[in-house]
Amino acid sequence: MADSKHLSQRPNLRAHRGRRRESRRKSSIFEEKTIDIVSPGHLVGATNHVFCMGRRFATAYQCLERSAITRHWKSVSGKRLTPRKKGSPPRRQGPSKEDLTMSLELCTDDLPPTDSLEALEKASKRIRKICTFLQSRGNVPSNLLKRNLHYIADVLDIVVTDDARRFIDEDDELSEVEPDAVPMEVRDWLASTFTRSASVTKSGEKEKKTFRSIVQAVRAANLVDRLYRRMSTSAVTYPPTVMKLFKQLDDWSFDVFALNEATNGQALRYVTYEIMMRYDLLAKFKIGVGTLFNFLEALEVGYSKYQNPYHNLVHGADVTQTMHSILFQTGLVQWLTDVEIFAVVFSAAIHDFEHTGETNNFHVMSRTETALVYNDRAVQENHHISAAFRLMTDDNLNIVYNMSKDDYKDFRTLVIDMVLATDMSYHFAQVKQMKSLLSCPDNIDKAKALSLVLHTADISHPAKNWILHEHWTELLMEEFFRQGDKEQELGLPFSPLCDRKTTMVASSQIGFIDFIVQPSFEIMSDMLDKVVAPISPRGSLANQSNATISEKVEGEGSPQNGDQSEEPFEFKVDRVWDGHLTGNKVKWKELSTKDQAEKEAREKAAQKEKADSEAQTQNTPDDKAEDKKDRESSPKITANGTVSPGDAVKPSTSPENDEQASTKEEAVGKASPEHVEKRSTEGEKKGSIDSITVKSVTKRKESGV
Ligand SMILES: Nc1ncnc2c1ncn2[C@@H]1O[C@@H]2COP(=O)(O)O[C@H]2[C@H]1O
Ligand SMILES: [Zn+2]
Repeated sequence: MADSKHLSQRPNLRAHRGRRRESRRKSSIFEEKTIDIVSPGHLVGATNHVFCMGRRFATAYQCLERSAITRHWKSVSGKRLTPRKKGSPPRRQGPSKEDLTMSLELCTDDLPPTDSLEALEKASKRIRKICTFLQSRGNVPSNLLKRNLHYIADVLDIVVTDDARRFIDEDDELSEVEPDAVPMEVRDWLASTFTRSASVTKSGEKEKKTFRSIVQAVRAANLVDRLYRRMSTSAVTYPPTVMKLFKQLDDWSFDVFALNEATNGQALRYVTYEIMMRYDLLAKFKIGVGTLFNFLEALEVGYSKYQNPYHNLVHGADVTQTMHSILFQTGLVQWLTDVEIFAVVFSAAIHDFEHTGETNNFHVMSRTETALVYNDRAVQENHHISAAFRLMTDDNLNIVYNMSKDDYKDFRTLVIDMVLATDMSYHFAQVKQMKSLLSCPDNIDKAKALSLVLHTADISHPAKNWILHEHWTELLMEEFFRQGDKEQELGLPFSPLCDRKTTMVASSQIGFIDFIVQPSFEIMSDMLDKVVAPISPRGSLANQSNATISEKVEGEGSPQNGDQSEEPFEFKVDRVWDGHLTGNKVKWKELSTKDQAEKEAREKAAQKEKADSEAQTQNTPDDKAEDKKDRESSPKITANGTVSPGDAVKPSTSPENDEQASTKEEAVGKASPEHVEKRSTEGEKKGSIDSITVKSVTKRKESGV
């Protein structure tokens, strides 16, 4: 009677179950949808999904129990599948390799306490592992299974008992959920999952919990998510200096060097974590805080592997923050799905992972292992991507563990596209391609658009304020010069900008801005105008974000009234970068003029010295030999003010080189762009990352940046 009443309340149950069976056939337990609970509508979908996962788990568990029972029955009844012949030796009972792996992976000895932050994550991973073994072997030993399930149940129990009661009657957005809109199975799943765990509470509480209404059940589901978020949010407390700096995290000229100082050299993990939190990516993709921290730490280790002055974790942090600034300030973020936002942040963070401090061309010319692996194409970029994804093959670093199969596929494709496009050799092709895409802007390819944004962010420091730009240039030049030193050692020709003795830094920067950076920003800005305009509610974006987005309305239509008027309006993102590009170019021009004048003066002096010494040689041949000996044995002051031990260590071939010659160590340690040397304090040692950083930070502080 009770049953029939129950069934009568669920007229569509059969049909629904049929659909469920169908969907179960289509997807495996690993093809879960991401739970994104931001609105009642989302919630319904999310709880549905959670329910499906729970049902599948329950079914798997039942199968497993059946198999465990069968084995148990066989062992007590003494039945064997193939009975051993009398007198034959006992069979070898040693565990197989797979058994050992399973015992290790499902070992319950070192599990985190059930009420800890890691426990929830661990529990979900254990469920998946059990399912994997069930799929591959068809069973899991009952003792292992029991221990794991008890642990999982304890964890879930804490979630329910500690928080559900406190939150269950709260008035929140869930009170608006239409009970009819929630599938019946949600209640079944929540009841079966959470109430089963209640029977193993530490307090021995035997009471069976039931959910009084669908809304309550849904609330409890939401609670898990909220709890997850709450735990995530509370996992990190920033030092006050970091908090202060993060107030400017959205700004175009954010001082990433200051952040790196404030975080003791951990700018990348702080920036990435904070940005991911702001976009709510941890909750949306069920990323455990512990796993994310492990991943970010490993990322920083990789960025520090070669001790590069420029391609290090600060650059990674800089590009990540710059991407966020563009996304957020222009409104581009509204064009993107959650998976795309995650892919953008991830790509920026990993885009130079394990950079060796050399160019792709150097890898090709010196025939490195990486060039061999990637057949000379986008050598470093391929490595950055591959090595970063490889990190995630370790469960403890796998931040995409809970992503659905489809999301993961989209995520990975986009990351690969974006990071490969940071190879500078694609620059012109990329700009050209975007120009042609913009001629029919209705269908701008997202991957191409986002790749262009990442590429532009990667070369964006000339479009930041002068202090930041000058410091980045100094670091990059030092890295280039170190490559030049290696090229010299290997007998290879110098790559452009890599010869520390002849490179004209200021003029090279003018060229870089004119031909590479400015065109990139121009085409990116045009693209942003086209992409953001249609998704921008007229005028509202401009009002929202401190007027960083400007929207000019032509004609008489009001932008605020949201009417359907046909008035043409022109949307423009605020090109904050333009002013810096122009200003920085002016600075480089001034420095270039000075450099040129100084170079001419040096050449004149060298010519005069040469003429004088020739005249002297003609007069006294014996003096000449004496003079040469003196020169070889005594230290010299080089043109840039540093001390060189002289030709005895490194022979020179020309009078000009003669003036600047130094050992490799000295060159690495002291030489740097001429204009930079002149502005540095006398006797200051350059070359180490620390000394460069300290100097520049001081300079930035003096300038109030
Ligand atoms: N100021 C600059 N001058 C010359 N080349 C630069 C400058 N800034 C960035 N680059 C190059 O642009 C490249 C962009 O990708 P990477 O960060 O891998 O490496 C960067 C440098 O090789
Ligand atoms: Zn880069």
